[in-house]
Amino acid sequence: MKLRALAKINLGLDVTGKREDGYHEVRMVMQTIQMYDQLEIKESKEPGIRLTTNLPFLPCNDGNLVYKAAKLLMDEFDIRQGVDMNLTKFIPVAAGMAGGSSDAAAALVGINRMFQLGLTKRQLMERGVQIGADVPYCVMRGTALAEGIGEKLTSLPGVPMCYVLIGKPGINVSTKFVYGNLHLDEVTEHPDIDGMVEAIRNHDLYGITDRMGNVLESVTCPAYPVIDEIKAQMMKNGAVNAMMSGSGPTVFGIFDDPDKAEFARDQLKISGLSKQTFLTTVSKPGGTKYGKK
Ligand SMILES: C[C@@](CO)(OP(=O)(O)O)[C@H](O)COP(=O)(O)OP(=O)(O)OC[C@H]1O[C@@H](n2ccc(N)nc2=O)[C@H](O)[C@@H]1O
Ligand SMILES: Nc1ncnc2c1ncn2[C@@H]1O[C@H](COP(=O)(O)OP(=O)(O)O)[C@@H](O)[C@H]1O
Repeated sequence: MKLRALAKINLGLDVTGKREDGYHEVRMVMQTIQMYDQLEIKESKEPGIRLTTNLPFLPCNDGNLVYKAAKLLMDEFDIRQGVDMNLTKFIPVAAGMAGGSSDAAAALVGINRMFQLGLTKRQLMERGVQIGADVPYCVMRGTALAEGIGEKLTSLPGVPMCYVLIGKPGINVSTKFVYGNLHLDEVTEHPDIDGMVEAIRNHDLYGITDRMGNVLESVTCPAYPVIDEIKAQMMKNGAVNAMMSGSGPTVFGIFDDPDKAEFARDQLKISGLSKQTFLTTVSKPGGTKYGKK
């Protein structure tokens, strides 16, 4: 069984409070893009979970979110057979694109299908939050408003077709570090998430891009000036708007014109500001399937 684990960007990210357990209350507009990791799962008579990946620095034990997700379901349903899993990563790691969370979501979906556990999407999402705050969204996919710690989800209509330029500088940023260094009392500007949701419902691309904002930039951007440099370059080269995704450091630019997007991609590559550069699109509604068995 082969599954596609799609990456996300946050079109809007607001933090509204901090909970007693240290997690933050958020209001985010999530969007899947056509960039994905591939997870292959094979049933085996030999009990246990065996995981291989194309990135030697990633753990292949329960430090990997794929392993954790598979184990969670296999323990709960007392599955005696084993699985051999191979993960091919294309989504940049520790980038603010939910690569690990999406891989975990694909593992939940895959194990549920392979062993015919009969769990609904909602039941998989409930289990996903035990692995990470973004995992329920990665099970749901598409365009969504995420509240709570990210697990309270409202599905939204797909955003109008547009081109997404991704620039990941050669630094890794830990989500825990970014939330840990957020001083909410010092955040003066909060993005208009309700206005963005309204613009999405009205299929108004510029109404969406006008409202892009991410309060986590207040932590990551001062620490890594390259983020603002990539944003500025994308804007100079014709992006409708550009912003950091999630906790960063990846920057995405939204383009309404494919020629401008290609030019901006080439310029970004030449500049050396980003280490990984991709041009992609938002997922089309209905284009977020996990793939065939
Ligand atoms: C910032 C966002 C935006 O979509 O994504 P990324 O940048 O990681 O992709 C998410 O809120 C990240 O979600 P996720 O990466 O699943 O978080 P988790 O693994 O559950 O938590 C990692 C750490 O981030 C902090 N955390 C996470 C979510 C949240 N709502 N409040 C938090 O304070 C906690 O300190 C936690 O220890
Ligand atoms: N399948 C996985 N893919 C990527 N990272 C993983 C995975 N499993 C565990 N990790 C760990 O989780 C950390 C953050 O992963 P990732 O999901 O790529 O970050 P982000 O949510 O910021 O995009 C990495 O530093 C890595 O060590």
